[in-house]
Amino acid sequence: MTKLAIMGAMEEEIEPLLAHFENVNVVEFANNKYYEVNYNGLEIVIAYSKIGKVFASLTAATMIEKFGCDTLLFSGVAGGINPELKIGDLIVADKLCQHDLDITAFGHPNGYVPGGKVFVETTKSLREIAIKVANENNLKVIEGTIATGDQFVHSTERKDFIQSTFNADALEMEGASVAVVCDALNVPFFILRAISDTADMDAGFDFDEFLKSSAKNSADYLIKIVKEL
Ligand SMILES: Nc1ncnc2c(CN3C[C@H](CSc4cnccn4)[C@@H](O)C3)c[nH]c12
Repeated sequence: MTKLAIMGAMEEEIEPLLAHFENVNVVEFANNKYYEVNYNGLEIVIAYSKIGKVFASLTAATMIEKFGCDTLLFSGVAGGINPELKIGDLIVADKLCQHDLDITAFGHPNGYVPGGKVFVETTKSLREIAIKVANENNLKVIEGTIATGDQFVHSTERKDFIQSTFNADALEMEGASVAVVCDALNVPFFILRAISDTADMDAGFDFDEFLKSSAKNSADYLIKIVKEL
């Protein structure tokens, strides 16, 4: 029986998800809150990690190891790199990397450490369900590479480095760490983001303006996917 983890990083990213559920049980653990719901016979645990790769790793590992989730879906917002991605648009990650992981001084490529890999691929079967749902609902969705790092990117210089180094389509601060955790624990996972800004000098203003609406875009699409699981 599937037990589903649904994760975001910010409260604003899971608020539109929690709105779909009733009879929520709250479990406090490791300085965080985990919301347990039952949905169409599916056990679901929902949480936001707080911002950044470390908090996201802790929450993903907790949802799997402590709550026994066997599938993990992430919903949230991202900065757009690919010019095809407009604010509000949806991107499904096919692979993720860490743009700020750097031991190039020792001859290694950006995003690589010994024992790791630059790109972690998401679970194909979950992506296929997502694309089917997008087609059935006439939703425009791009599949692409998402780069993760512990910084809010708001400069074309940093955005251009990430694009040229990893050929990334979008960027954020949690996805790749969730990917490393799920890949290591052999748990199918899916990372979905809606664009809130374009990671350039206007990113801070756009983010504030579009966080709520873009988080809802992602959440509404994710709920449609959950109904197909
Ligand atoms: N340009 C960008 N660069 C890096 N990440 C992003 C994201 C995705 N999320 C949003 C949030 C920004 S930091 C934060 C801190 N305080 C308040 C709000 N957000 C963090 O969880 C990563 C959207 N646009 C991004």
